[in-house]
Amino acid sequence: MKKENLVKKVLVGMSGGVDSTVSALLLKEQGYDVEGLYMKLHSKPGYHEINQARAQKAADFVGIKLHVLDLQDTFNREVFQPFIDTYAEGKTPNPCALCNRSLKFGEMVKFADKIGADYIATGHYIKTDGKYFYEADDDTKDQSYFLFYVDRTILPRLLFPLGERKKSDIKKLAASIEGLESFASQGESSEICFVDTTYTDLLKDYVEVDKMGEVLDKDGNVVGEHKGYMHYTIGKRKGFTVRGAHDPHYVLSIDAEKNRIVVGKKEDLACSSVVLNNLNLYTDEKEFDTTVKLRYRTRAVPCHVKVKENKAYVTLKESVFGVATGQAAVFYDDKKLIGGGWIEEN
Ligand SMILES: Nc1ncnc2c1ncn2[C@@H]1O[C@H](COP(=O)(O)OP(=O)(O)OP(=O)(O)O)[C@@H](O)[C@H]1O
Repeated sequence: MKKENLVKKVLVGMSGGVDSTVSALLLKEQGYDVEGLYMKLHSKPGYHEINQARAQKAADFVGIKLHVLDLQDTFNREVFQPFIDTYAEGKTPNPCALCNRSLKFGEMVKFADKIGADYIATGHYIKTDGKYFYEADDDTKDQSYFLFYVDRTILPRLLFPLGERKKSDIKKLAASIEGLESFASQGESSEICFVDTTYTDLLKDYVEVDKMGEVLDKDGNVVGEHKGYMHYTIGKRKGFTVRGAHDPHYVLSIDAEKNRIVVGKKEDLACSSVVLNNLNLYTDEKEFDTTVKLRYRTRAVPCHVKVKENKAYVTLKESVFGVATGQAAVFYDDKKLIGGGWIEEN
């Protein structure tokens, strides 16, 4: 019997953080032929110098080769520009889901093919059986919501060494290994990797954010002023004036063209149905009952789904407050992720 094909090759995405470092180490210990990849994604000044060096240090420690790919143009086209455009349209973007599809589980897969890697691994907290994704065991770290848009054909090639582990244990493990202590103590990466402070600070370099406009009530009466529509997301209740208001008011809708926001009471935010576009489903069923998360870190609510021509018509069985167009709607059958789409209207 031939022996040379028995050891499987894994390409692991290495960001220089503790999660991907420990992932590479675990895969190596499991006997895989491991190589690492550092991707230059966004163009935040000074970022890659620090993180590429950390990834190299991690690769050296684990004893694996580290490849480096400059994907800044692709990232800019597929993730960053849509992020700016979506805010400019008065919607709320989800850049991580786009990055996961195009870059981390898109470009990275192409690179894995180039070097003949059987599998692709990352330090994401999520699980897969090759057919579906499942929520991670550490529900405080679960990242499945952001992976709903990953192409189903590559699931059989994905490995997530941390899916059944707790973040706190990963840090403890790194802290206990001589040479990896510094990975355990370095700061957590921010929620959106290319945003340093606030998203509006970043947007200001590309579009006119601070442009005062009118606040309207549901009947179209002008009742106050706002700082510029891009400052707001559906459901936000601060940062605008409403004359004579005693109760809190919430943003109900955003009109980018007229630079207006419409505000109302909490009950006016209640949403009972959504339409999704650009679906990515891991099931072939066209009509089903399931649960849906309409933003990250919220409870999934029961719903009925009808799929027609790459759109999903979702009837919510409980009202959800503060549903933003542009965000991801992700379907879960208990812990199993069965796909999702982008909120077009509600
Ligand atoms: N620039 C990059 N190059 C290669 N892989 C990356 C890069 N950024 C992230 N990844 C991969 O995606 C995974 C999840 O990325 P995320 O940005 O959520 O980081 P994280 O949870 O802080 O993980 P880490 O501690 O490894 O940075 C990482 O663990 C890593 O495997």
